[in-house]
Amino acid sequence: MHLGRKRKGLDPVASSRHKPTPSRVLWSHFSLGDHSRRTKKCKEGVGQRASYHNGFVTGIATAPPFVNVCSDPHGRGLKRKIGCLDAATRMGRKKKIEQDFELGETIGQGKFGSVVKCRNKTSGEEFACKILTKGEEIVHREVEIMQHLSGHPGVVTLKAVYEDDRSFHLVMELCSGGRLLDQMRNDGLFSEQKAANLMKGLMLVLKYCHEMGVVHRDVKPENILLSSSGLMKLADFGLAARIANGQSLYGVVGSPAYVAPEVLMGGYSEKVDIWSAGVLLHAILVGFLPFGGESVNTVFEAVKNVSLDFQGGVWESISQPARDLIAHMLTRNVSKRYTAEEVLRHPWILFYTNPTLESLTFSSRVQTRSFLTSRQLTEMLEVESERNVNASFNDNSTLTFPPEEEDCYMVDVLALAISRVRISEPKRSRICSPTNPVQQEHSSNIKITSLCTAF
Ligand SMILES: Nc1ncnc2c1ncn2[C@@H]1O[C@H](COP(=O)(O)OP(=O)(O)OP(=O)(O)O)[C@@H](O)[C@H]1O
Repeated sequence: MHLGRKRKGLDPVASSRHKPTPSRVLWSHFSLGDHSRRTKKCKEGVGQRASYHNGFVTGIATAPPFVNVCSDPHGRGLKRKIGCLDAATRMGRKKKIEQDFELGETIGQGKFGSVVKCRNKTSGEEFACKILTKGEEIVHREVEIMQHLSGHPGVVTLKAVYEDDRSFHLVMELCSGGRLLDQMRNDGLFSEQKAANLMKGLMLVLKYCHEMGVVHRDVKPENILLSSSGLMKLADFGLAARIANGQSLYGVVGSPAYVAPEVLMGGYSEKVDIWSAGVLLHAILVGFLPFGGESVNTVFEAVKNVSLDFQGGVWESISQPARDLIAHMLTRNVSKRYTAEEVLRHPWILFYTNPTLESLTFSSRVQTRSFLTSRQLTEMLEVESERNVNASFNDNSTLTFPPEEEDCYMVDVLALAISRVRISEPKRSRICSPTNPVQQEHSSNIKITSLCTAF
């Protein structure tokens, strides 16, 4: 077993094959993750800084050495077990995957290998199997981190790892609902209700990752998969890194359109995941990415400098609290940027994911984007203040409204409503170019303009 073995000869920084020719630069722009995965094997260490010149990434993806993090008993993630594959995973390693699983159709294509369906020969249960060809990828960190995070319903569970002469096989829970990106294409713009629910799921899993000392570093719709019942699962921990309290990561890692500005400028923390999630929230609500450009330079310049304007245009139909949340997720002031916990406590999230209020939004007659009418909100506020919504979120009773009230003051009224409905503490605590048979598209591969229409 050589999960920890580093592959040779694929360092784009060192290799002349990877000089920043224009096309390479553009490709790099859309595939930072690929670059990072290839380079992360080279040098690791908290103190190593990446450099970025003229749009070409010359950085090294770095992470704190495992031993440093583990030796801190007071650090986050006391139940760390990275490096300690569990019994189920170990068992598989000795055998060939074919002994236990029947490999089936290709269901996905990454840059380093394909993902196929597989079926357990004994139980008949279906899984996804990521096949990583040796010599093109290192898998030790991905396996360790998936193993470390295993058990959370929002993380794709790693079931077993096999190795043969040519490849690694990572057997994972099958997410048969596909990618969030595909859902975005099929369904178009998300209602605020749907976006808030997605964001809540994402924040719950990111909160868990961050508490476990893991930064995903590549949050984007391609890496959010859906279970057969529609539950979101965070996948692809190939770029994830470990971090301890107070430590910084260095290295230009991620996908350009989603990358946080501090990644491009120096040390960064788990807050980069919140930025990426903010980009995603922006995209699903208004249909385009906030930071775009025709080249790596322009995208990165936009990420670093463009001021977002949430007034007018497409934002007219988006509630003020939604805009407020996006602004707090996409602030370049990292200390002011919300944590996952703070996003979860944001009124917009609580409003739309509160079972009591949720029924209210869906009981309305024409609610294509789940807006509330002013009358509904007024009544809601009265009713809610009577029943003291803060005391309990277990009340599933519904409020219904006559169908004629469909006035259009919902944006401001929603803001007012949310500011008046106090958010409860109880709620809180309950809380490149693949040659593949499967057509895969990536959100950052799509021009911003076409992303608009694709939605
Ligand atoms: N557990 C799973 N269940 C179903 N489909 C999956 C699963 N894991 C991955 N896939 C599919 O395979 C694709 C590639 O997987 P993944 O992103 O893990 O590969 P990768 O090589 O790490 O990709 P990247 O190109 O982003 O680096 C996903 O976009 C998805 O369509």
